[in-house]
Amino acid sequence: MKEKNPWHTPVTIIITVIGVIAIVALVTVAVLQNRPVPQKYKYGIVLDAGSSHTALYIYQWRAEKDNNTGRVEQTHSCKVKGKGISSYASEPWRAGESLTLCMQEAEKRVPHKRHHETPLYLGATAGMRLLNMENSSASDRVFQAVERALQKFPFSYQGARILSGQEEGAFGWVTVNYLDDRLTQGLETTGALDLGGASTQISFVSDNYDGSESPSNSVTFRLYGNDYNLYTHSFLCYGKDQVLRMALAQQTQSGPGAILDPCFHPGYMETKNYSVLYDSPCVSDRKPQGAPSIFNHTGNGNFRQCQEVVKRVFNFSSCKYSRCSFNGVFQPLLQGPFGAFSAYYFVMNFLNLTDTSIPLESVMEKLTRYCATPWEKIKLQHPNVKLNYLAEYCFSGTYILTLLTEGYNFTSESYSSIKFIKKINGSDAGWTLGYMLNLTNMIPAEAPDSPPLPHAGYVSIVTIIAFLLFVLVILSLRPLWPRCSKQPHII
Ligand SMILES: Nc1ncnc2c1ncn2[C@@H]1O[C@H](COP(=O)(O)OP(=O)(O)O)[C@@H](O)[C@H]1O
Ligand SMILES: [Ca+2]
Repeated sequence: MKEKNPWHTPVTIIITVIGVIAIVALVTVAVLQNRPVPQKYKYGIVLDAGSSHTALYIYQWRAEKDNNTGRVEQTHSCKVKGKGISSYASEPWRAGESLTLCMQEAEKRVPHKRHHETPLYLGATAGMRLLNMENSSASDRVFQAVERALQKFPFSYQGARILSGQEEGAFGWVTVNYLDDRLTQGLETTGALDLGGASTQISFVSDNYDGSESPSNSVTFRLYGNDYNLYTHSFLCYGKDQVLRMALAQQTQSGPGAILDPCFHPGYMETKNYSVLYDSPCVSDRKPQGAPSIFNHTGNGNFRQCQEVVKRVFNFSSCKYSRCSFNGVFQPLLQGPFGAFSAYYFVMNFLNLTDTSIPLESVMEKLTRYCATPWEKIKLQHPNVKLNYLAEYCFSGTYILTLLTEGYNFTSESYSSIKFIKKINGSDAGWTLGYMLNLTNMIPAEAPDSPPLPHAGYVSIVTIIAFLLFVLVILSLRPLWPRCSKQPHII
């Protein structure tokens, strides 16, 4: 007679139920206890007080990752109305006042409870460098006014200062390579070309440059466990607004009263003021004695002649190093890809010339045609572009090509390794992000420890272990299983 094993049904059922409860409990605990903290962001604000205008940038990053792998990204930017802070030298309070609207916008954009811990920096570049050279007490007064205005806001104000040319170049390079994720991965880096209104920077890593030939052009970094020996140079007065002044100043010397300028379109004619033109340390020593107070600025739109005018602002006569760019400044062999931003981008984008796969010769032909186009036609073609920008694109385009090829020695071949960029992965290219990353110690010198197991991975592993444990328990109870089908129990 077959008899039922007393263990059979109840024991297996109990074990099964306990096993299932154990798995559910384990997985629940894993999911709940190891759940990532709800995303909390931290913020940082940087004001870029450039020579032509000021812009405010807000950056954010995940609070729990700020020391190593967290990505910092730009969430907002605000363009301050009016000119750069250096233009308020004679009425400094207005420099402070000009920042109010953008600062109020920042107050709204950064969550209220983060305000007091959000660092706020202001960095000034070549406009303030020039003002400081010309009249240091006026530049101090501008900073005082700016400081007073910024301290009224609830952020953690960290100071306003003039960046050195090396800092401006190096932080631009850090930004570009950080946003491209080239630093954590130890990839070949991208050089940085920044064109402003009053200065221009070039920064790149060159294998045959160890910093010894011209130490003032060398910046070393240790980032994520890699050493970088960066070449960087900032040319004061070689931003496009100051170069335009130098080019005009040079042309007025051939005879006061009128300038026939190949860098401006045929039909362009404006009456300009000498004292405004010469109101800058970049040209003040060239002011002609006893010149009339105004001059007629007329265009004749000729790219080749414009290039000759622009070439004359560079000095190629002496170089005490193994190689130089211009004005006797050392520059090692160009190396790697380059990102060109700020005014490089604005100008080349306007001219539809950001595509560097177009051969340099064709780029020059296009610019030749553009410069020769009558001013009236240009105005009709671009009714929405500000006239002062519009009038200068022929000059600026010519300056950019001349600076790159004659100044920095880019060839037809290496020109194609330049990318004209505005943003990388949503953040503007420029020195501000690199500046903030540096001041908040957000880029570690050493590579971070290997990242902990991600949440999903942790949950999966616990589930698998629980399941295996369950199978093991079931198997260990196997001797108690009924063998009813094969060997009937006989008592
Ligand atoms: N849309 C635009 N078209 C042409 N040029 C522009 C445009 N927007 C800004 N710029 C120019 O970009 C340059 C920005 O320089 P800026 O950062 O103010 O000076 P710096 O870096 O020398 O202190 C200025 O020459 C300004 O005129
Ligand atoms: Ca700038």
